[in-house]
Amino acid sequence: MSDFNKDFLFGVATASYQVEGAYNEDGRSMSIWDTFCRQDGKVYKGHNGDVACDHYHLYKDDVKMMKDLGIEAYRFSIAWPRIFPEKGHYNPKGIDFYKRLTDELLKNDIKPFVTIYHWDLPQWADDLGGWLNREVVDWFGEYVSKLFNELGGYIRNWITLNEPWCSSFLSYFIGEHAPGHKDLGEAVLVSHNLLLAHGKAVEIFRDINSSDSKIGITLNLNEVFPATDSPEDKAAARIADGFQNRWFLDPIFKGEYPKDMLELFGKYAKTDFITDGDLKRISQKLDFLGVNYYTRAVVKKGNDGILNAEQIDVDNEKTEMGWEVYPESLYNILMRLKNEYTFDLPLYITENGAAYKDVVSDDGHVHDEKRVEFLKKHFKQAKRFIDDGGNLRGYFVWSLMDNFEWAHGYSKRFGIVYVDYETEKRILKDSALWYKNLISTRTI
Ligand SMILES: OC[C@@H]1[C@@H](O)[C@H](O)[C@@H](O)c2nc(CNc3ccccc3)cn21
Repeated sequence: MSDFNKDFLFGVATASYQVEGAYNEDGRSMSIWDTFCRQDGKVYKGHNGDVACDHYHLYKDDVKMMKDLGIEAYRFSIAWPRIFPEKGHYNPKGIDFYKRLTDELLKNDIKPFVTIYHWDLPQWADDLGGWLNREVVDWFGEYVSKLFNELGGYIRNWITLNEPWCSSFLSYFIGEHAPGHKDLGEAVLVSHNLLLAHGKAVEIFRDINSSDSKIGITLNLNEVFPATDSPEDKAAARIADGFQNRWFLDPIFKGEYPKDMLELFGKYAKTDFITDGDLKRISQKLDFLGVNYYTRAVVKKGNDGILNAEQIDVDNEKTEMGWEVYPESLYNILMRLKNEYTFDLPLYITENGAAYKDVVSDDGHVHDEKRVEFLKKHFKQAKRFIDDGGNLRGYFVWSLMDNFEWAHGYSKRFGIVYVDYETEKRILKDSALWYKNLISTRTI
């Protein structure tokens, strides 16, 4: 048994499109996810975020719930389409919601951690090319400047982007997320423009915010294992690691794209969009790195003609997402970051959690023992990293409450709080009570 120190932050995380609802209220315009949900076959049963968890109206109750659980920090994202519903048109009513939410959090001694972009690009931007159009960097700059000026006095911790890998490769190559393109060349260009926008935000932040405010980025990272010791599988694992991890870690922390991936992508995609000064902008010093960890990847030599790395199914415990439960990789990823990229830079686990088939029992409770075990095992690995000298500052459980799970709609439940979508009633799951006890004892 060992304790998390008094400064370690126990948090929970959500994202605007997944919880807020009020999709057309107080001036909010459409995002690419509002559009995507309305396209046949893109999202489970045509679910959408029109109402979601109605966090927009129920936020005070949700903050009270966090307070009662002893939650110390709340990671949420801001919906760009509320702030700039049209190009160049600022909507003060949009900011007002986040001022109300932030005020409620601070009144309850809960630290706000804000994700500036968690995938809900305004549709007007996408109509102008979106992340494919390098001008998006300027649109993003206008957006972040307004946030820092309006909220910078209350919000001290900022995350520029949530998972640029998802906003680029999952959304423009694999096609599972909005806007659902399937073009590797587009995805590579998008990944670069996302990182440029990240760098622009850091530059603006350094100009506007005081030093006691901190800025970082959140990356979803996997530990990649070869299916066998064969040279082919080892090569596949290296490429998969480049595709998932190094393509973002290297430019941000080393100021250059990984050469093997540039060469591979260069065969299928234009890579002449990198201009002088881009990598300097992308690799500015950060105050922290956010890590989203869910599972590892085991890959074998594949024949898809591009990456030639195919994830295999392993015979091990899995969550409802089909993701293997593999807590050890959380430790390994954090140690790799410490040794190869971030050194003593503060790290936060900005997401970790699991989806399970949660049901309300006859006793009115949700006995999600699998999620309790999942979280216990992963918190132990986090503590192991700290005990081994890792500079881990906090841990945000994904998620505070069940919510809109992107292409899976409402069919997957990640919350430590159950949401009855018919009534919007919240029910603390056993995992919420377990988390409350962990926070009060600080002992895992
Ligand atoms: O899927 C659970 C969460 C999701 O709800 C969050 O919005 C997002 O930040 C998030 N990222 C991951 C890990 N990356 C990922 C990989 C494949 C598909 C979707 C997400 C999981 N999650």
